[in-house]
Amino acid sequence: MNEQRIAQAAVNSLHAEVLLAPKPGLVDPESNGAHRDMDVTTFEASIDALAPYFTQYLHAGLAAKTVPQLYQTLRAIGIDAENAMLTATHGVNTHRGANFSFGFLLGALGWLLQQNTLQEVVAAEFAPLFPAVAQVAQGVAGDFRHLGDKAQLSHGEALYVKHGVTGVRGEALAGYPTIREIMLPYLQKTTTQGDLRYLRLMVHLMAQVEDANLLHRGGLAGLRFVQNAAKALLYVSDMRLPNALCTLNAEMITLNLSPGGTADYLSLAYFFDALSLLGTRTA
Ligand SMILES: CC(C)(COP(=O)(O)OP(=O)(O)OC[C@H]1O[C@@H](n2cnc3c(N)ncnc32)[C@H](O[C@H]2O[C@H](COP(=O)(O)OP(=O)(O)OP(=O)(O)O)[C@@H](O)[C@H]2O)[C@@H]1O)[C@@H](O)C(=O)NCCC(=O)NCCS
Ligand SMILES: Nc1ncnc2[nH]cnc12
Repeated sequence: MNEQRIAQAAVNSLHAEVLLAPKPGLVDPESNGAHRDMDVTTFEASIDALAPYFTQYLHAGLAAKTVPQLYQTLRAIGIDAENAMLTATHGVNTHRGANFSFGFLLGALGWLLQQNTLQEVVAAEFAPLFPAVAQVAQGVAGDFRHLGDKAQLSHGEALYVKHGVTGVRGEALAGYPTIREIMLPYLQKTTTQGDLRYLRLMVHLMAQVEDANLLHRGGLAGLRFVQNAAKALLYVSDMRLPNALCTLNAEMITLNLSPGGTADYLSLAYFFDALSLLGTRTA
């Protein structure tokens, strides 16, 4: 059944992301990047904990009667999933953002699949998925209100107060423009396959994404350093790219910079590629 294959594709995409190397500042089998509290095994434990919730997100979309009700269901699943993740990682934040994004994307995809086949969604290059996500995610629009009353702000809330950036919530509320305008055009245009397909995408994303993790860890200077370093890598040959990425990894470790948001987009890229394959194979 497509549903199980879709949920499994989402889980597989998290595995593929953490195993991709070399990823500057991020965890992979060759380096823990700018992280002293996690390695590949931490991510594998996190993925095992999240897997059952990914199926629940999709089923919630397939069963939903209204958008507001779908948001409430996804939020409840999302909080349980995040708690299960933190239990499995002994409190380390491996996939908080990925859980948030996969929750909304799987829920919205399930909602669409009530009226469409996966083939139709893929044939439309996922165009109907993003307004559906934006509609369901309206529930988080209130997250940025009354922050002055809160004793403890999350990283994202603190960044909103300090810089006015809206991070992953802003992406969901806008229907993931980074996926629509950067990721999918790249995946549809490039003929490169294998690790290089995703390493090249990572460089494009690092050059453009307003990554809340970089802002939180290094401020605007840290974000701009990574964006400029990635822009320079756009012109490096395939043969020289791995070494250049290892050199940037060493620099980002020294600066304690880790583009966690970009890592989540890499997972999503593996997922969209898998959906495209599923959507054509079962045509
Ligand atoms: C809604 C929440 C998920 C928001 O949490 P928060 O207020 O912290 O929001 P943000 O900081 O804005 O972002 C959260 C994570 O999203 C990823 N991210 C960052 N920038 C972007 C972007 N531009 N686009 C998309 N996604 C982005 C990123 O997640 C990844 O990085 C984390 C690991 O890196 P690390 O540096 O270790 O992160 P920290 O541990 O936080 O820093 P250190 O202390 O180590 O320095 C990891 O999460 C990756 O996934 C951002 O971190 C949350 O509040 C929430 O509501 N959760 C409940 C679940 C839910 O509601 N689900 C919705 C229904 S489906
Ligand atoms: N491989 C990775 N390294 C660091 N943070 C991440 N968040 C998601 N994937 C990650």
